[in-house]
Amino acid sequence: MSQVNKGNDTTNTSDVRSDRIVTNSQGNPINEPFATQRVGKYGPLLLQDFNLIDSLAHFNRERIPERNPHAHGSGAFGYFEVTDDITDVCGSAMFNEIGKRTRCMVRFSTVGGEKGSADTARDPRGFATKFYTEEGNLDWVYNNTPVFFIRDPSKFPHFIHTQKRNPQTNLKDANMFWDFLTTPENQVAIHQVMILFSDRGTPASYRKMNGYSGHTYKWSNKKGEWFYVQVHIKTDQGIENLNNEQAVKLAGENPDYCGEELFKSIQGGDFPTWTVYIQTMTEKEAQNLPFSVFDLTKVWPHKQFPLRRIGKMVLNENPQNFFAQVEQVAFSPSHTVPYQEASADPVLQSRLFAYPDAHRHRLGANYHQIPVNCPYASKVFNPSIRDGPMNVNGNLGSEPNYLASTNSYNYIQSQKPIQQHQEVWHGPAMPFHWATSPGDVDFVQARGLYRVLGQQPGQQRALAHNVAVHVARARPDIQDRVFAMFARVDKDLAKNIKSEALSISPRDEKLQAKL
Ligand code: HEM
Repeated sequence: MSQVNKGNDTTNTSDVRSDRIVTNSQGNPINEPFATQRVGKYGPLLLQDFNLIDSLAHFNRERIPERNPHAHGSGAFGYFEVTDDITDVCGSAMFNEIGKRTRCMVRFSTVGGEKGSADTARDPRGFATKFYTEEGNLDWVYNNTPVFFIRDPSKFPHFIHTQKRNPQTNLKDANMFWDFLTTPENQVAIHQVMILFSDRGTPASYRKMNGYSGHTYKWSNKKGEWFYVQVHIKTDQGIENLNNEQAVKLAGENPDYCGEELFKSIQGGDFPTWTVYIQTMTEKEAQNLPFSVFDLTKVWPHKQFPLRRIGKMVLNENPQNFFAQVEQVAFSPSHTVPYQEASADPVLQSRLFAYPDAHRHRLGANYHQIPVNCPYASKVFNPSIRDGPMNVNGNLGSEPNYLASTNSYNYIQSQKPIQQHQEVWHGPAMPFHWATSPGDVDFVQARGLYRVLGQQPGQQRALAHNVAVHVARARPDIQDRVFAMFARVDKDLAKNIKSEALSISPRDEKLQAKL
């Protein structure tokens, strides 16, 4: 196909009529769109009425599966600009020159709710960015929290199910929610749960929140040295959160509050920006940490691993069409570029598989041909990735569909330095279930966060209140587990949660004994 895809081009413009004469899907003009072919004026319809069937049948196929999870979200386009030289850490082309800009697309989302759910729900926010680099597309599929609920990927479907609906009642279910999180081995989630139930769990705006890699990644320089890296994308608008009551009210009054605010601010020329930082760690430093560098439930102490500025991100362009550019955008941590790779974090490793698999289900095997997903700045040449449903890019014409010696191909691998030193893994292939019971080390950072909240007036109290109003809807035995779990963070916190939860939902001990 000769047409150059510009990444944000939502339409194959050669297919769209400029004279605005309305046609059916085959380009045949329709003179009267609301006339149907029937027997006589009032008789039954005729199967030969292609225009009617064209319209009704396409309508039935308008929806594609929503994302599971992160179904609800908003997006915008912009650019990343290098502000500081980090070529000593990363050799990726997008970082090779100060001032260099790379076009990007960001999708913000909530996690547990359906596509039509409220923007202000208590939930982590997704912060996913696609960079259209000259070395191919790079996706940073991050959240607005620096840690996550699990460190064992087999838990993910179980955990997400508890954030969704009860299989029988089809209701959101506080019992499922807290039953999972208070199960002893799942209490590794405590740090993330504390963030979620502080007012940070309800950001006031997508523009006023940070993004974090959460995971440890591995970046390398052109000398072949590599580093563990965490990325922080910090809002320049200042953090702003909602309290529980504001969030609940907005969920009723304007469920699309954050999406509207993002769209209107960009439309009005008020472009949100973020400053991007990295933390780096050597393999040796990682060996001396009190926790595993691959443990996604932990943050790296900033004193020991200070933030280093690398660039800024600006969102200055709204999508022209939501479905084409936001609903169909497909991010994956495995969409990466030279010098940026995944670490051995098992959750990250699972994600490398999970996202493209989701895209093939949600969008089809040729999801990379959808304009918003095309690596337009690098372009694709892979003779053996051919055919498949909805192949629309010319399918490489007469190019042989295999790689062999008759034709010549170019490979750049040999030009890249090979990392001489690597992590070395050995051991038998065996099932391993990470730390079934969280130790005290899993509560240390949660306690630290509680102290930080203590420096912000009213925030410790807000945390207790936000948990209490939620847990008040759970069964008493599960409530007791919640109080006990928070007591491991702070006794007063647990006491405050308990007294408020029980005042919202008093226990009738006699009645309970009969049940
Ligand atoms: C084993 C762990 C995980 C699995 C299996 C998993 C799986 C998924 C799946 C299947 C989707 C929907 C993809 C789609 O249909 O396009 C998704 C979306 C998403 N996930 Fe995860 N996820 C995991 C953990 C995480 C973590 C730790 C983060 C953040 C650090 C994260 C951030 C996101 C974001 C931001 C999206 C939305 C992307 C978009 O806007 O399209 N996920 N995840």
